[in-house]
Amino acid sequence: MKPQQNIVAAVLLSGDQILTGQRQANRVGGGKYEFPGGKIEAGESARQALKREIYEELGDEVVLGPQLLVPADYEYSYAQIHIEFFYGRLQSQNLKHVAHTEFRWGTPQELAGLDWLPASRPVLDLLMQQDLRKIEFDE
Ligand SMILES: Nc1nc2c([nH]c(=O)n2[C@H]2C[C@H](O)[C@@H](COP(=O)(O)OP(=O)(O)OP(=O)(O)O)O2)c(=O)[nH]1
Repeated sequence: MKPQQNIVAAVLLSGDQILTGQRQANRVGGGKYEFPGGKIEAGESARQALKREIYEELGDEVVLGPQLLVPADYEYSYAQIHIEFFYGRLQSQNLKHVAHTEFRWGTPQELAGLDWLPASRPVLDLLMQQDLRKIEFDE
């Protein structure tokens, strides 16, 4: 049986733009574009894990908003993943290159042509139909 991995990732907003990172070549899915995030560790909630991952990988604090309603299960050759996505806003812009070769800001339409990890593709389809300036944050 393939390992089951629980993943969480952030759609980071700035106006009508979102942030994507290109995965470093030595990681699974190297070279593909993704939303910053990673594996949920034992004892963590999805939101706790996401804040930790963003801090570890980008060096930035994040405020999280609502969860996106998109399909959560995807099977790769190496693992079965369950992935949850949350909107977020960065509190700073360090954007360290710990896990990514580059970052790009753009509208979903501008970024849709990149080579995305397949489990993240439905997120772009959803984002292209949203008015991103109207996403509300409670925190
Ligand atoms: N972060 C992130 N991972 C994604 C996205 N889409 C997608 O299919 N994935 C997959 C790729 C990987 O199989 C998995 C994330 O695992 P990972 O290895 O990057 O997690 P991690 O940051 O905790 O890495 P590590 O320390 O264990 O190396 O989820 C996405 O948009 N963002």
